[in-house]
Amino acid sequence: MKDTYSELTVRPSNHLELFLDFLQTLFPETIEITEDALILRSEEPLEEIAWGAKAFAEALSENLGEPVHVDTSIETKENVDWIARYREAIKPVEVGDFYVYPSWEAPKEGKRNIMIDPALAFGSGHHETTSSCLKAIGERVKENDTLLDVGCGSGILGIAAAMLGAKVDACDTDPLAVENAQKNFGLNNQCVNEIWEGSAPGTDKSYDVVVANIVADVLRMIAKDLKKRTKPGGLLILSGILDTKEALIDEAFSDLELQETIANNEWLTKIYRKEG
Ligand SMILES: C[S@@+](CC[C@H](N)C(=O)[O-])C[C@H]1O[C@@H](n2cnc3c(N)ncnc32)[C@H](O)[C@@H]1O
Repeated sequence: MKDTYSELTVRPSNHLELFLDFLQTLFPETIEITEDALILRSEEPLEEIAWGAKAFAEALSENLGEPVHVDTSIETKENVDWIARYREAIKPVEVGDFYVYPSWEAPKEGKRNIMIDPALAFGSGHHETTSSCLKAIGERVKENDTLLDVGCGSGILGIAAAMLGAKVDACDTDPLAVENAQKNFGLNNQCVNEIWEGSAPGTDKSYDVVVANIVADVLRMIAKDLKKRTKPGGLLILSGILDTKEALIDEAFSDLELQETIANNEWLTKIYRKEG
């Protein structure tokens, strides 16, 4: 990519569309059309095209027998590498032992490194709900635990649990998330035991830990399924709860023992234990 590019503005007095047709024969790239002008951008010189537009105005004027003028101007502008800017904006996230980083950054020594590139599936580690769940998983999940990640998104929470030695199942109602999570498990050299498109009723098993970072209204709707999938004595980690919706969750899960509430800005994560 060059440091600069040229921007040619062609402003005809009339017959804008005829100028557009003509310029499209000379310039294969996109031409921006405004109300009274055509704008061409290129890293190559545009002087010849400007000259062509002037010659075209003269020819048009002669053929139509009416005055046709054109103003042209060329400006040199600074090129911006948007991809580089975007990448600079995505910083790694550190939560306890976990270090979540995009593929263009380096992993961190001494950490449990989780490589996740931001994609359509939610879960890059930047959101308060994801980082609170990572904290809860880091503190609570033990080797050989079974864990179900409901609403796995990118798979980040399941991957973290698998790194701690848990046997992980995962599901998401969004097929793109399932695909992305499978890919991310592989990229992080972790195994997902079972993964399916759907929700908690997609299995008959019960787990030592169930984690669901969705939203309060959905958590309430699927409360029965989440409790059913949690083993007696097991943990249910719920997130995606705005503080204004706390009462709704307290009520829907009042039959479990609330062990901890993690507040991160306006987002709450609640850790429950099912009676054993
Ligand atoms: C906020 S994202 C969480 C992603 C990831 N687990 C994280 O913590 O960053 C919520 C995910 O839940 C999924 N989802 C929404 N409703 C669901 C449901 N009833 N059952 C399972 N997944 C659901 C969405 O498709 C989305 O991928």
